[in-house]
Amino acid sequence: MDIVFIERLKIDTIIGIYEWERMVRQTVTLDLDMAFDNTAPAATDNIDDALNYKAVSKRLIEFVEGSDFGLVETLAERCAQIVREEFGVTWLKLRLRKPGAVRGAKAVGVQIERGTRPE
Ligand SMILES: Nc1nc2c(c(=O)[nH]1)N=C([C@H](O)[C@@H](O)CO)CN2
Repeated sequence: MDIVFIERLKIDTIIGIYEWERMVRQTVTLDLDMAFDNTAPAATDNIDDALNYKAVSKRLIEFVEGSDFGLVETLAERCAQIVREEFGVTWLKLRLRKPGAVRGAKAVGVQIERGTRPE
């Protein structure tokens, strides 16, 4: 199985369950592993045959910047849904980090896997 990945995509958004968190933007980061058969783009050298990681990143930045969820679980699920539905990704692993949310921890967050992992 081939993977196209995005590492530590930093985005500022409204996220959190506490009152103060509804009033300030906080940084989250996204790591994505997306299953994609890279044999076609490798043969043609054509971006149209590839899973364009820049296009995925831009779409997620647009979505997350405009969102205001309470839970990181909800935000992660919605991001995974966008990547699967709009970019035809059959399997992905997504880790959403919320750095600085818990004193003493470098980051907290969630990791989800969605879809059927190819062989
Ligand atoms: N499983 C979760 N636990 C917590 C979340 C969350 O989104 N998922 N959020 C918070 C607060 O918003 C926290 O990030 C503020 O410090 C607490 N626990």
